[in-house]
Amino acid sequence: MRLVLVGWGAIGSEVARLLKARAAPVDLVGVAVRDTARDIGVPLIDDPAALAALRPDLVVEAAGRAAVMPWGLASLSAGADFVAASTSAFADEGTLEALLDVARRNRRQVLIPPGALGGIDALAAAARLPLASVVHEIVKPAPAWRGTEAERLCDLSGLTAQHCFFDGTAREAARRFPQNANVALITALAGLGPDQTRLRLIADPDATGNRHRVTAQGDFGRMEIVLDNLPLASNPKSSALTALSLVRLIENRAGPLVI
Ligand SMILES: NC(=O)C1=CN([C@@H]2O[C@H](COP(=O)(O)OP(=O)(O)OC[C@H]3O[C@@H](n4cnc5c(N)ncnc54)[C@H](O)[C@@H]3O)[C@@H](O)[C@H]2O)C=CC1
Ligand SMILES: O=C([O-])CC(=O)C(=O)O
Repeated sequence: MRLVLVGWGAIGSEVARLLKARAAPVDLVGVAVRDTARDIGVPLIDDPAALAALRPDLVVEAAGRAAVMPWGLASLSAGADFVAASTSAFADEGTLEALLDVARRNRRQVLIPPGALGGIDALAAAARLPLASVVHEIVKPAPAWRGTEAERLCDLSGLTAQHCFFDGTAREAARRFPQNANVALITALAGLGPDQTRLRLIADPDATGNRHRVTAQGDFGRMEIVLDNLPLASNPKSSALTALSLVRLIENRAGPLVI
């Protein structure tokens, strides 16, 4: 399987490292970066128009929400399936639908990995019957919220206890906190949609990892999933599980067993 990664940051480089360490049956044929003037041992591109020449089967984005549309359109048009990690891009009305239009025309797929989450299979299955409510709480250490609007909403360095600085819809959470709340759109797309899914964003001065608690109720029953994710050393905003989840998805596409 010919793989192209979009983004060579904390997640992208970790995905490549893990695939290599696990001898996954995958050829990394290119990486899309913003600055091609370096050597990582793989062909680098910075223009979506250059993607088709790499003949990818699968393109995996882990760059940022602005990368989703241009690289998604180029991937699907080039005959590759497209995986988006920066799912906050889908908080913008029409973005996902535009990608799905191109996917349909090219008989390709847009894949949304569970990323830092788990239990998305159960939530998406449960949503085949009516759901009454879905609530997703994200608790991260105070420093993980630095450089975001949370700095204006609370005194991150002066916190002595957990503080919820945002309580609203998944759409608004993903729009306002694109580096920390991509998962809001994953929960939303699996369940009740971006305007009916409730997000609570919490800074915790004592937390050492990123906690996700998803609670859902509906005709299927009730579910509650809690994950305590360790952050990636190279980016405390991102959970290590996100890279592992992408590796799982890639290996599932390349090997004979899907699990
Ligand atoms: N779906 C999920 O569960 C999660 C998603 N994420 C998202 O995944 C993405 C990657 O996260 P990290 O690797 O931790 O971030 P990072 O900041 O370490 O790396 C992102 C890299 O992408 C590059 N980049 C940005 N725009 C680009 C473009 N247009 N073309 C090529 N390269 C570009 C940056 O220069 C940087 O090297 C972010 O959008 C992050 O918010 C993060 C955690 C969980
Ligand atoms: O990695 C996480 O725990 C969640 C995250 O940053 C995101 O959804 O953007």
